[in-house]
Amino acid sequence: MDFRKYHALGNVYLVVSPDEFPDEPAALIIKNICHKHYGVASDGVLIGPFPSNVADFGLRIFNPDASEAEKSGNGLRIFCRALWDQGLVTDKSFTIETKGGVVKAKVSENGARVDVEMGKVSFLSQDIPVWGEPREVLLENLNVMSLNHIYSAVTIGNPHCVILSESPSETMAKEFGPLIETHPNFPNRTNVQFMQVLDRNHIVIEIWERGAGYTLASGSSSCAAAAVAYKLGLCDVSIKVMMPGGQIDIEISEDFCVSMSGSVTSVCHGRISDECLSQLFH
Ligand SMILES: N[C@@H](CCC[C@H](N)C(=O)O)C(=O)O
Repeated sequence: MDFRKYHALGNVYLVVSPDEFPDEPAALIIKNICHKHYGVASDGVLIGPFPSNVADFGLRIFNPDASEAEKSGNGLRIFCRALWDQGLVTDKSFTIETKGGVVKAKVSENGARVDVEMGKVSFLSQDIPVWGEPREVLLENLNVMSLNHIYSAVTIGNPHCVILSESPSETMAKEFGPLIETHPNFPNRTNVQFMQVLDRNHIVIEIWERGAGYTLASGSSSCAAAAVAYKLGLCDVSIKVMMPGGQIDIEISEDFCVSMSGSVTSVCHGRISDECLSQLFH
């Protein structure tokens, strides 16, 4: 199986052609490909481009646990870069269909920078989803391991739980992330961000991704955290999101449409052996 490997601020994805998957992608294959020790090491697999009736290209996004994500910000930016590298797009805008909606994208700086209009966020419990009566999920209590967290939930196509924190850390994300990801409040599980607001234009986040675990950066997490900071009146419309892997620039419109911009780096091209794809180590 041929692949292209990229990272967006340390958030790693492999891009694979749909031709490599004549059938529905098997969970074993996705898990093997992504595995840090037994595979190529990746935070997810991007399968595309597919033909689309509503956009220029279609994309499917898989997490390392083989669950399918509706959307991924860095996944989309990396997919755009792969389209650029294959000569399938130029520096003009184009559209991509995901399970979480259609986005508009643009590649610049000879492939090194990619901007994506990710769409409109919703804070409504029934859209995200979050259990309970229909409401905007803002500043609610979440008790995990006898600690109370104040969280707001949001979807930008995929679900996010943003927790206000005075000093977000990797330890915090790794300790509470898995418990919040699978908390009964979130029927489809959730991505988790611990967010510190530095000033009206800067936030810091630490991330625990649904189906992937701790990651150095996340595009949809950046959009979600920035949207919550803006919604709560803590930030203005232009927000720089700082993560362990680097920075993503977010712009929010009055009606809560979110755009992001950041770097993408090509790592390598390669071929995964059939032996690796079929091994049973889980
Ligand atoms: N790294 C991504 C998010 C990938 C999907 C996520 N794990 C999910 O299941 O929703 C990003 O950059 O947005």
